[in-house]
Amino acid sequence: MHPLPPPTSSRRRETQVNSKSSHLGDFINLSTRYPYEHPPTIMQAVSDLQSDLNSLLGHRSQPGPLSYGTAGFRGKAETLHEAVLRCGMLAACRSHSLAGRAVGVMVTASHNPAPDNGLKLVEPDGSMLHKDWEVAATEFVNAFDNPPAALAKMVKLEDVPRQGKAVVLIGWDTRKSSAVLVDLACQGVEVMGGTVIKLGLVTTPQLHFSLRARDRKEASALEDYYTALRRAFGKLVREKRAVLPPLAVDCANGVGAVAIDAIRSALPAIAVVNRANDGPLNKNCGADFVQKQRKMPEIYSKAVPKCKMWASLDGDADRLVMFEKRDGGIALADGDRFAALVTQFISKHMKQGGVGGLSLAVAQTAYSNGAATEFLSKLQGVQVVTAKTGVKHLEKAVRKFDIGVYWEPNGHGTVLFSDKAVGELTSAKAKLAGEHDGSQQKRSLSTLLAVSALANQAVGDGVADLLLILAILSREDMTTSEWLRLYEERRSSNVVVRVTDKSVIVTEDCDRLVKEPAALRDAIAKASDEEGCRAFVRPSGTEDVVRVYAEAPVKREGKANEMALEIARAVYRLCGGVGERL
Ligand SMILES: CC(=O)N[C@H]1[C@@H](OP(=O)(O)O)O[C@H](CO)[C@@H](O)[C@@H]1O
Ligand SMILES: [Mg+2]
Repeated sequence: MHPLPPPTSSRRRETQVNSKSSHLGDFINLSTRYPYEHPPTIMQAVSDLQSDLNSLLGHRSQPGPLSYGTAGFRGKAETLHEAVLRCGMLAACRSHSLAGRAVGVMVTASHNPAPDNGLKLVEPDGSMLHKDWEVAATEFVNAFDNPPAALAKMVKLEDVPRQGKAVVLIGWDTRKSSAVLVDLACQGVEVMGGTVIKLGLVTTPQLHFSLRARDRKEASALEDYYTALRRAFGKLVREKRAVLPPLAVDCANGVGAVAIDAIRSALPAIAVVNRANDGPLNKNCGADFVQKQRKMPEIYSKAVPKCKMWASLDGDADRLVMFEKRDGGIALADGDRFAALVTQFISKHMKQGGVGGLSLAVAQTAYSNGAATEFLSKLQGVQVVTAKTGVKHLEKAVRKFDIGVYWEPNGHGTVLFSDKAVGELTSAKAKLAGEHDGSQQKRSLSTLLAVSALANQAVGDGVADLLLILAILSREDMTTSEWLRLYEERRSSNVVVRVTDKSVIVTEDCDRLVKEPAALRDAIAKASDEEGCRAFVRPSGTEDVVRVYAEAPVKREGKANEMALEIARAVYRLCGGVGERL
């Protein structure tokens, strides 16, 4: 469905924005009429502009209430126009409220199909949008009765400084619908007196990295991102350069190929397939497909590399999984395996580096395989914590520790080093300045510092993670097959069910238990009542589906599938299933 045309009143205004490229050329730019050079306060501005906001907002169709979900607003691209315009406004308000520190807007729907799109807001330090603003954003994008009142309520959240000059960094992935949405987001920013900096076509982690680097005055250009990765990778593998096996990277027909190309000089034996124009975004390929289906991705590129070792990114390159091609299928190294390898490596070097006093934690979600949890729990000095699904929750869970590893099984994760940890590692290394570089303690400290420079410190990053994993495998002289033998995964099954209203399902205990409806909770308990088995259900935060997960011991072949099917049927029956009866 197309957006409604702008109201006639606004067409007559003289202060029009932009130009030829924007189909919204008819819209007014309130900031031109209302100079924000010295705004009284944003609150005051909003109330002065009441009637203009009335004519700007609420005129594009939105099929139903949107929720901020696991990773921002998502939906069919054409249904998001009003929300994206408002998010641009919100991003500017957030930046105003932080005295002009830059806020980020990423236009992407990650692993979702090409017709979808979405928008995610990022804090100046590269972390996910503050919880209160997430709630405010949700209220604002869904307020159709009196949008200016909702905007006023939102800006009241903080004592917005008088002189704050808002700055918003905008990035987008390869979706065709991005151009229109980016225009709308820019309109929203400018309406609120903010300045837009277009980062352009970027991976989601590049936007997070750029914000953090800008906020810490460490870097300003995207090239700095690539330089940081190449340099840190070089330091890590210089220690012991085992020959890296040839590798093929499936980029899900998305933006990741651009980033992989830029770091190719560090990885000579690499073939890149499924580039942006090779085929439909994320269709039968990419990290999500490979992890959920446990199948080789479809290769749309002309030449299919004959490698044993593969990696798949998702559409916006914040997720990565790796796999070995084997007869009749693949052996998958998912996010759990990344967490196991990385945590083991870090804990070893913390011990050897004499910095065991720093705390080390690893966060997982309910989807993490029980065998991985068991493996991690046995590592000395490592605390294993569970968080709700979604990077925003995992990040929060590990920020409490000096060094925090988090990964979702679907390949989204990183290692976060607190400023305290980096400070201690640096000063411990400085104390050893007199010792020769070959000392194990000094080498371990350098290794940890290189890991902190390679792993994206703002958010999980598929490209940085690829380099990190390859460096660790090379340093440990480990093949992918050996890595895959660190533990034997329990059998698991993922099923999705469509229902009329997924919000009837309320979960607790980090998604591991259904609170409501009670009948569904009982059905799950009954289906999974066997030693070593577990199952849970939660409404997806990115798609209009309910997800069912079931896990069973290796020896109980078929049990995970059986449980998942039984529970999916219960969801269908008890929560208003739609489509073909299960
Ligand atoms: C089971 C699963 O893989 N869920 C994914 C998916 O969220 P859902 O809320 O489950 O749709 O997308 C999120 C964003 O990419 C990711 O953080 C999360 O892990
Ligand atoms: Mg993604």
